[in-house]
Amino acid sequence: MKFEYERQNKENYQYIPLQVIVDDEENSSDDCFIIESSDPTTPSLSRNDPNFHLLLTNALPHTLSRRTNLLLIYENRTLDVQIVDPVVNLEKQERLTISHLNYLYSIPKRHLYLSMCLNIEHVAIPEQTRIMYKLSSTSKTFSLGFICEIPSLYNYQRYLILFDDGTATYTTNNNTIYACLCQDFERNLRSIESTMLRQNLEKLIYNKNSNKRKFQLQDEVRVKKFDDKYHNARMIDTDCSIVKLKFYERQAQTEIWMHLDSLLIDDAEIASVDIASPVILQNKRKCEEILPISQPPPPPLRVSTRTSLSNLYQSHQCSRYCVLTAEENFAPHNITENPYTLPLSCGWTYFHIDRHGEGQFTKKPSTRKKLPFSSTYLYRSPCGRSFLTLDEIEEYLFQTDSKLTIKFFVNDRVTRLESCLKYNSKYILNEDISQGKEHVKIPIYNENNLELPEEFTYVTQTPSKLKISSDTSTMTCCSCTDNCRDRMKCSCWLKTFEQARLNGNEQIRSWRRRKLSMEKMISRFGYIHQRLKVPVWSGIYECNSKCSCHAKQCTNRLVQHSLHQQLQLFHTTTKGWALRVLHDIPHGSFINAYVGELINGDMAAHRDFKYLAILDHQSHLKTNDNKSRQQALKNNFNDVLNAKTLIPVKKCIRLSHDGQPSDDDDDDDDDDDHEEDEDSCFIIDAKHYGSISRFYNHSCKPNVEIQNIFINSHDPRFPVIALFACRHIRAGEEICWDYNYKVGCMPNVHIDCQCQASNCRGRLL
Ligand SMILES: C[S@@+](CC[C@H](N)C(=O)[O-])C[C@H]1O[C@@H](n2cnc3c(N)ncnc32)[C@H](O)[C@@H]1O
Repeated sequence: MKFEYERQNKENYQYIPLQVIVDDEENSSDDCFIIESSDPTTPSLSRNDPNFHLLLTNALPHTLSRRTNLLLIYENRTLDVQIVDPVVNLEKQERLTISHLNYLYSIPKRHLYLSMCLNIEHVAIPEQTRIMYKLSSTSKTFSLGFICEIPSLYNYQRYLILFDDGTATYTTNNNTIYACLCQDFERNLRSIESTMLRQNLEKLIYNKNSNKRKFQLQDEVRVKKFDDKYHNARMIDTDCSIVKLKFYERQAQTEIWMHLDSLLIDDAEIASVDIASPVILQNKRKCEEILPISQPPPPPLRVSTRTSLSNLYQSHQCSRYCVLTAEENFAPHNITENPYTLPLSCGWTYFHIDRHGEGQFTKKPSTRKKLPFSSTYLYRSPCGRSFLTLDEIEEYLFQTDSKLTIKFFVNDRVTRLESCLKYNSKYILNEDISQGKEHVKIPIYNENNLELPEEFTYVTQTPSKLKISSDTSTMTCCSCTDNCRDRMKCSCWLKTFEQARLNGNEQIRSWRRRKLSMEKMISRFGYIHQRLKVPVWSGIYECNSKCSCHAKQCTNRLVQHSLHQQLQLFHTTTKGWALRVLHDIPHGSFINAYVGELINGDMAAHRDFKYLAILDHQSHLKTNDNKSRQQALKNNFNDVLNAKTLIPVKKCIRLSHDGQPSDDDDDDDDDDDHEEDEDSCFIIDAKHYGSISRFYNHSCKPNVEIQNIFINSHDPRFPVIALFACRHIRAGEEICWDYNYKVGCMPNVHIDCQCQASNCRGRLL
């Protein structure tokens, strides 16, 4: 069924007819959608639309056809009724004739509600709208109230509803708001019997931006509720404009949410906090000791000694004092938890919204019981500022000189911020295979037998005995002071971009066809918020030891920092040792680099092929661009492109016909003291010296991908082989890359692939 809506704006917006479809067929979704606008210039209504607040619509139909389903509120019940006569101008009609169980009634329209709840993703509801609110669409109980706040940054994009009984809530479910047919605010207000409740609503809705009381949690207050008398209550939580009160003296210890400025809360009892003076800080003395005398006093941090839940934001200029206390115990060199929950240990809270728009702020990682699906996160800083995007958080981290970096923040819809998976401790044979060399512990888990992995020396840097003269004249370094956030000014960002452009990067080519400015292109290229979703085959040039930017906080330094993901080495029955992650990893996250001994092709001929990875950045460049690389992969031109793979390569390593090292070479690879020439091919061998990356197995459907990175050497022969998550990785998944072995290249070696992927190619070698 279709009918016309009118969009109305109280100030200067014109009436614009909109076509609205109300789907009132049985069993169909009971949403109300605006499907098109008759005015082609009218932007579409979306919560993400920056003009959203300008586009508030009166969510009411202008006309109603015969037999339209409505809800009648009668003695605290809702009854399904139907309109008997069509309504031509709803605004002018005070009473409607409706039928219920074959009887006809004439009912004032303020008792009638649309039977379809408003889809708040599509219909913007103005303040003062009279609504009925249900906790869920199937719920029988409902409350009547008014919209008091519309979605904004301040309230995390939620509606605030004030109920007739003096309580309040922020919307947590987008399917449960039903609009009343009467939207005359004064008239709806008059229908509330209690003078106190009426005045309360009037004050809160008309003066919603005035007062905003300040208080501390745990304050005792007196509240008028349940009858006309005052009852003692304690403030136990806050959420933007509302507070949670616990009536601790009542038997049921009832808890309710009310507006901060509610007239029902006795003002005199509230311990007010002076905005100018900061709330008492944890470790206040310590904090003051560090502040230089000339500095202004710190802004009011929200960390209170009385409670950690104090979270009302007071406007201030953010500086390092906003995070100073909260980050006091942050130790990036000793990560013992899911790294994506580190912001929580540094005073941040996050609001986790599921696909229904439900959620709540939390200071702890969630437990494994709830599996949030299709959800996203809103973050709130230690000083109470709220953030919707990683861009904003990155800016904040810079402003506050935070120890945290943007890689620890997540804003996708799939990553679960949960504590690490726990495996049966009786099978943990060793707490940390890296023996303290990584910033995280990597336990060894074996439930098949008591065997440990074969011995090797754990290293985090690539050792080499080779004599290599590397050309440092082409090294770039920057002099940025803004954590290299302005990429147009950072020579290292520019080098990554220029190299990619010169090598015909497909992404850049398509942007150029679309005439994107250089600034836009570079801002969307390579690392975005310290994640890499689209590999750059020509290599990424990170800032290096010669750059003057901040070694820890620079946004163009990622691979040079150590492992921060929590991994476990575990024993499999089919593939030997393998690695799995203990928490979700967002797409594009850096995991670690393939580290091992740097050897040349001749030396590799004598080594076990299992742990060899070839450095062949130059041959990548020869393929010129992504497209031709893809094409080449398709055509299986592996002798050129087995690049970045864990493979014995024909060009570099001389193998005998059975795949074993050839006999006609000198055995002693270590005695090779000639200087390597520019065309030499180099390989990383992780058999004797290596890091945890030596245990990554192969999968035909990998979850990590390789990216060549240049840090302290720009010599194309020596990239760092970095592994990045090429999709979202779920907690407990094994980490695998695609070895890209060319089956048959070692005639007498036959290994069946055990990856069990749906697209498994069958053989590894
Ligand atoms: C770099 S090592 C990986 C770690 C190895 N699993 C271990 O226990 O040390 C590569 C070797 O692991 C085994 N491997 C890796 N992925 C495999 C797969 N999908 N199927 C069968 N074997 C695999 C093969 O023996 C391969 O030569």
